[in-house]
Amino acid sequence: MAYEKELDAAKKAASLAARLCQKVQKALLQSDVQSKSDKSPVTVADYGSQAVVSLVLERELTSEPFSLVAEEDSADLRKDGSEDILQRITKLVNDTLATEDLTKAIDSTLTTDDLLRAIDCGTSEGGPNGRHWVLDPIDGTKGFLRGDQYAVALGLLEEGKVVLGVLACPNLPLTSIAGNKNSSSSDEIGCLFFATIGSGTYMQPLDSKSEPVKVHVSSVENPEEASFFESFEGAHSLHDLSSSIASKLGVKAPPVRIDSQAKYGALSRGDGAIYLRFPHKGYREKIWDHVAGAIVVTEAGGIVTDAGGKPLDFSKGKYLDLDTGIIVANEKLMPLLLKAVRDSIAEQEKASSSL
Ligand SMILES: Nc1ncnc2c1ncn2[C@@H]1O[C@H](COP(=O)(O)O)[C@@H](OP(=O)(O)O)[C@H]1O
Ligand SMILES: [Mg+2]
Ligand SMILES: [Mg+2]
Ligand SMILES: [Mg+2]
Repeated sequence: MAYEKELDAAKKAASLAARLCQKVQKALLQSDVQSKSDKSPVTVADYGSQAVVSLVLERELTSEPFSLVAEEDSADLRKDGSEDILQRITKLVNDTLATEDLTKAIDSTLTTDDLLRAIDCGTSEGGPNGRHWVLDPIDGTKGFLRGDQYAVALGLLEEGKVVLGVLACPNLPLTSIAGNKNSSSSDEIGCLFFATIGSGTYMQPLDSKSEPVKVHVSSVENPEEASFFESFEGAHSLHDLSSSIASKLGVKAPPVRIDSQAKYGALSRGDGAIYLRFPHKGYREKIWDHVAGAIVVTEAGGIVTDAGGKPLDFSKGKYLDLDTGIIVANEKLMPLLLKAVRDSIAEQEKASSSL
């Protein structure tokens, strides 16, 4: 299979990083109210996750030059007064790597300097040439802090095209979340989605060696029976606009609002049929928020485009150059969805120009 070595490395990296995040989130949720308002847990987990992914990829793919486009960099950690947090992250990363016995291969225990170097492996700019790994060490930081959904999202670009994606979603139930947002606490959680180009999308439990199962997007053709996902955060996506699109389509179910690229994972196995994302004016989407999710959905049979129906172009560096928003659906629903999107945006523009 093409990309076998890269996929193994990416799955290992994302799973291990997710384990680090789970540990931090658990401690955060058990802590008192005062420390819950403190943003440092997410900072620690963000940097720690990025360092783990970078170190694992470097170790597993020694034969290749290594380029990583990632969300975080070490600038803040190098400032005076960051010594404590840097120590905390370094310990957390060492503890996480030790559980996999990777420390031996990564030259014994990491120092704080090693950690800073590992984080800064992720400062590549991407672009149309060569290979670039793309990482969001914690996607859905708001969800992470709330104790809700988040994902470790890792993808690989080759000549500007996504060829591989892995999504580790530690809090996503293994069974469908369709119409079941408040799944019971007995539900097993933790999903690992992965896809390589031309080979389909698979899901397996995050913390076990069970066989992966192939997943497919929803086959719903009638929009009245479709349900749709959107950001939990109204600041990340215009809920009014998606509600207008959904009502034009005749969608009956209320929106399913969850954080992070867990939405793409859930869509790839048919938990919902549509994803609508319309950032407020002026926001520029970053590639690490969509690379892994996009291939997970397309290899499962879905279509991911901008609001004008154009495929997402990941070859332009860190940012996506978009026509207003990102939409996802299966092949049958997409033409109807595109029309509803066009009509709703036109109505909205007309209404705002008449103000
Ligand atoms: N104003 C805004 N509009 C759209 N997206 C935003 C935004 N501010 C932040 N984001 C992005 O939305 C991502 C989360 O998406 P979602 O709403 O689907 O959970 C964030 O990822 P991080 O949490 O990795 O920073 C961030 O990159
Ligand atoms: Mg993100
Ligand atoms: Mg992030
Ligand atoms: Mg962020």
